[in-house]
Amino acid sequence: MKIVRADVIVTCPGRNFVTLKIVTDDGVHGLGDATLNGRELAVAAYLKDHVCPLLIGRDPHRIEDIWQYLYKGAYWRRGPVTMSAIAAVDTALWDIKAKVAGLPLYQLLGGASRETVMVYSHATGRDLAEALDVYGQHVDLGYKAVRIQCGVPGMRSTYGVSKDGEAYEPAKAGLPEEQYWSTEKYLDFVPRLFEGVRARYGFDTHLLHDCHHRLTPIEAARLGKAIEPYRLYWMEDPTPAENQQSFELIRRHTVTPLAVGEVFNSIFDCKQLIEAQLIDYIRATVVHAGGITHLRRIFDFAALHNVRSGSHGASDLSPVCMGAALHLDLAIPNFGVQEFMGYPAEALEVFPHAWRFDRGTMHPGEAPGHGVDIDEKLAARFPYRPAYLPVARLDDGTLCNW
Ligand SMILES: O=C(O)C(=O)C[C@H](O)[C@H](O)CO
Ligand SMILES: [Mg+2]
Repeated sequence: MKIVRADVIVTCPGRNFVTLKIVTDDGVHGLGDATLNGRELAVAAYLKDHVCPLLIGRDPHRIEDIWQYLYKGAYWRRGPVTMSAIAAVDTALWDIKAKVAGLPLYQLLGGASRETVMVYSHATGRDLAEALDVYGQHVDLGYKAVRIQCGVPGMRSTYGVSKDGEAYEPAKAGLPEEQYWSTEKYLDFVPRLFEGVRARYGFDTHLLHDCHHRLTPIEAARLGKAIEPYRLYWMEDPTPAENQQSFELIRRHTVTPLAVGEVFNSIFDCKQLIEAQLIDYIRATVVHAGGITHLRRIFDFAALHNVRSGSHGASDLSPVCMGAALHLDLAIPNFGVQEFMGYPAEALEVFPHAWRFDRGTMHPGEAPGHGVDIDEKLAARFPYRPAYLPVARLDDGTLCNW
């Protein structure tokens, strides 16, 4: 069997997605997600100009060898552009292998370790009352795990909350939106949010929160300690993780569980965090962390150290990534939870999928491969629209972490 085509499809059904389609001489095709929110065309060009030509004529079954060829062969290693491109190739090749075997991908990953995959949703409110109401709506929908984000009194904007009350979508058309941030106001308010959730809904649901890289280690330690009575499932991205050692300081002060990894691309980004058990959940995902092959490696390493998975699943990771992620989630022994934000209706039409959602759980389905396809004619009706993630500034104008 040989690869005869590799095409990059860029489409914007409600938001931008980059998809790699690999076709074999037997007429079997596989898909991989290559979307890097706000920097989509960089990965599309890397694939088109530097990767696709290398794939033609290769045996698609040699997944590990092709992964190593693209990783070691580039000489320039790691980074979000490279690793998203390799991930797209890897995912498409696993899709092909599973289709040829006539099996859903999770069967090739060792089979199901559970019946369903627990997913967490996003409850967001512009103020405390709205956030608590929305949390309740998600509980009524059957979610067993809910992330809560809320507007902060006295702050013009914050991460994870749409101003207009529409579904939250981080990227916006045009130039990057400028948002504002005050750690003092946030730290003052956010424990009251969790107190409100537990007072109204009790402890039956898993409560999650994303700090979105905005605190220093000592601030994160202070917050983690303050919110211990509300027993969060996790506090996500408390501080930027380039310096993995800084998590030692947070850990020394709090038993609030920590989750990190949505911006990680390789096992080396989280090696120290996992080995020293400085985190509880690793949130890397298929598209940005080198595909099924490399993410499986990260998860297996995490399993040795009692760290569970909690893969990123925002709406900027395409339905193809979601399909692939669900197969891994179903198979690995150390699964924790999967993020699921949902997709615009047009995106679900462009990407017909076997995965399904049922009252807070998901399943990848039984279709051979990863079970997600693309309607190319429909995709062509949604051309790429430049869009960026916001940036954040302090009140005095200093640029800070978004
Ligand atoms: O879903 C999350 O946890 C996020 O933090 C979402 C990110 O801001 C988003 O994926 C950036 O593109
Ligand atoms: Mg996050």
